[in-house]
Amino acid sequence: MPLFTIINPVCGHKSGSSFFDTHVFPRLNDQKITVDYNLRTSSPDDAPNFIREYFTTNRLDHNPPTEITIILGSGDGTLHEIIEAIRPYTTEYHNLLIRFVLIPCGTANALYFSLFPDTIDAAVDTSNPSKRLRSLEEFLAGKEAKTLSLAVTTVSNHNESKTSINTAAVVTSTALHACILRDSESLRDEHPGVERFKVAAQKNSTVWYYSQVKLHPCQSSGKVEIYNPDSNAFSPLESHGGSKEVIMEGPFVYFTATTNVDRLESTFRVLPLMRSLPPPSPTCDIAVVRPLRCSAMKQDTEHFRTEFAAQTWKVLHGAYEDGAHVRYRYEANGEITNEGNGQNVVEYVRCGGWEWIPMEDDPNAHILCCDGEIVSIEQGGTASCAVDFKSKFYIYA
Ligand SMILES: Nc1ncnc2c1ncn2[C@@H]1O[C@H](COP(=O)(O)OP(=O)(O)OP(=O)(O)O)[C@@H](O)[C@H]1O
Repeated sequence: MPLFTIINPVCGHKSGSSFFDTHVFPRLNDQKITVDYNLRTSSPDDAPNFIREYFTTNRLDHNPPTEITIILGSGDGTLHEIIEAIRPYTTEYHNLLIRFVLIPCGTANALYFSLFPDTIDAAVDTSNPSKRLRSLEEFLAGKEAKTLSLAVTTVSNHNESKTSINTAAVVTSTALHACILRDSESLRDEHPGVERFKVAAQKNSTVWYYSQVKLHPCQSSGKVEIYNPDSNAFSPLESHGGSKEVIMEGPFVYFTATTNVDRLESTFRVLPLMRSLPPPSPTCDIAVVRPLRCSAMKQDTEHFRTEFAAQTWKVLHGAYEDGAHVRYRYEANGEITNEGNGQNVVEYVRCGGWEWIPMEDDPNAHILCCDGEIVSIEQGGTASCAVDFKSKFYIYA
């Protein structure tokens, strides 16, 4: 059962290497745990290349790998790259299991702070290292690791040929969130912290995204479900003609799906029900905002797009207020309120998968984000996302 340590020394505030030397390796030494492979990345492709080399060497040696534990010091992006590198081998090696111990060293650390929400002050206060060692302590205590649900998105072109398959443990998104991630990367040096996401959000705040979405039912209920703030429960989302599939028409402003996390930054709880009303079996939770559901938005014009940007900001601020946005409703004049029985501002959907079919003449609707990786959907193409019910990935949490 090989044990790897992989450290991305440049992510977040670039403190991963020293944190491991000061806190992680000494804890392992205390417990007399030997690390079999230790990698500090020196370039963006190092972690996935290292994984592929490991599997290639094992194949040549006729030594099929079975259970691997990876103590990972990084953000969500490096985790994503490692999962993508390993996943193709899970079909070849049926007994392969991957267990992660996650040490949050990145910018957002969405997975870590979702799994350990009582440690979120560690995002800004680094004076208490034990808050970043919780996953390690679970591992050292011999606890059982939890399943990491994966969302697998197949992107196809206009001929329905696959152009890519992307796996996400944290977030799969289109619309505003995907465009924020597309634009925030170029701001990394100027803004090493989460401010870069806000700067990029401002740039995209008046864009509407034209697409059709097909939602597929949850495995547990056989239905697509929607959150009802009155009952604080999910109920079936009605479809037309008896089909189990539900169709949503655009334009969209927000379309962000997760399988494990309730937040995308320590305090940005955009899908809070993933933890407060957890699904009985792996699902996609999706936060959807469609501007034309607001009665004050009469049509798609520059004027209404600018007006709706204020509503979008309110929704995003609500996510920072412990996920309050999922209870927001429209008043008759289109204002957002916490009360009353107007239309939900956010359609909080729970489903087994979804298909995003962008309108050909809308380039912004052709951007997909899988755990921070930006994928372009070709003109006439689609992105189809489904929960992987046979995940071989686990995390100590
Ligand atoms: N030595 C390196 N030099 C430059 N880039 C690297 C190196 N090692 C890894 N990377 C790249 O750094 C990128 C960012 O890493 P990661 O996502 O883990 O951190 P983050 O973006 O700071 O945090 P988060 O994803 O939690 O917001 C990854 O895409 C990875 O490929």
